[in-house]
Amino acid sequence: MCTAVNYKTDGFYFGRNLDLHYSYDEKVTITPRNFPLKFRSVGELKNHYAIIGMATEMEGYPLYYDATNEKGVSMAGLNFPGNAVFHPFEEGKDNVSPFEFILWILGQCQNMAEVRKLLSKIHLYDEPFSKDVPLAPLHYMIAYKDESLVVESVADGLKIHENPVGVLANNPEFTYHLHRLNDFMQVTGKTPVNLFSEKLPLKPYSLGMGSMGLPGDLSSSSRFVRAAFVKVQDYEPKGEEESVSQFFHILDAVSQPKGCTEVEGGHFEYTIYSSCVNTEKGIYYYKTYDNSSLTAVSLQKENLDSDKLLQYPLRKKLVVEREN
Ligand SMILES: C[C@H](CCC(=O)NCCS(=O)(=O)O)[C@H]1CC[C@H]2[C@@H]3[C@H](O)C[C@@H]4C[C@H](O)CC[C@]4(C)[C@H]3C[C@H](O)[C@]12C
Repeated sequence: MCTAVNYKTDGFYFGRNLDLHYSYDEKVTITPRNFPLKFRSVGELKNHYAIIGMATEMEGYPLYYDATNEKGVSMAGLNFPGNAVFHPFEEGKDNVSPFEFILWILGQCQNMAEVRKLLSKIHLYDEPFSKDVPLAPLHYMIAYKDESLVVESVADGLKIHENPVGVLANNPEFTYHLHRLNDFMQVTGKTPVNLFSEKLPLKPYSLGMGSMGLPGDLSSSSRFVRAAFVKVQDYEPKGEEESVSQFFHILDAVSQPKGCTEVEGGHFEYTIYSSCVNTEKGIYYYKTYDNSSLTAVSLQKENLDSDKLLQYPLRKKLVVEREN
């Protein structure tokens, strides 16, 4: 499972939890402007916007899981098995494979109007990276400033949904998650009041009782509701440190401890990494399952006109600041 979030404070932040039971040796990866991006059917972008995000590199190609470009447009792919359908090549469309999708959008778009324009011509087609690296059954969240979209390629075509919540999880389809919020309208961060009867001496015996009923489980639909709930509370972080800190607390509310979600035969899905990007400054913050200290990589500190991929291996080892 995974959860992605976009979050507006006095800045605009985007990130995700990546929940899986194995790793593809992903690294924080910078694709500079002159790294040639070759696409299977839509040609080549010799120069493009620079991109920072989490990716695994295969045969010299950056396969992004989530990323942000130098203009702040951000995107993440989340598992959508059984629902994602990628169709055969279609003449007259921009045929883009799912593994190219993040690069195609972030390489060329500097705002949501440009994203929408590209999306209107796109056809996510069924071209795998290779025989050994099959298509990933994903759906996608794309965000820029106040706007957020979800893109789902399903049996009857490409669906583009407005995402006023700024959250995406896994199955089922996005419209189900949105509708499910109806069930939790009463959940609040405030102290509840007794609406039963004045004759009943009801009173909250603990803080947090307004959020009774908020689903606490790790299912995709419950993570969607929980992330949406934590996001919209009456707290407005100010500045970089408060915003980044709060962002990770939103992700922590839906993260997966080892042992709680069995995949198969004693293997458990867990939150491999959590990320938060300051999309305006191009700073990619992350923490990993074992290392909850934050590490940051800054796009703007690199030579963005280069033609070489840059990769930063994840700092996975727990760092403890010992006081004595
Ligand atoms: C599995 C990952 C999403 C995590 C997630 O949603 N987990 C929930 C699992 S579930 O719902 O509970 O089953 C996705 C996100 C990005 C994906 C990767 C990226 O798309 C890049 C390439 C794409 C290639 O086609 C496949 C390998 C791959 C390297 C993908 C492997 C895998 O599908 C990743 C890592």
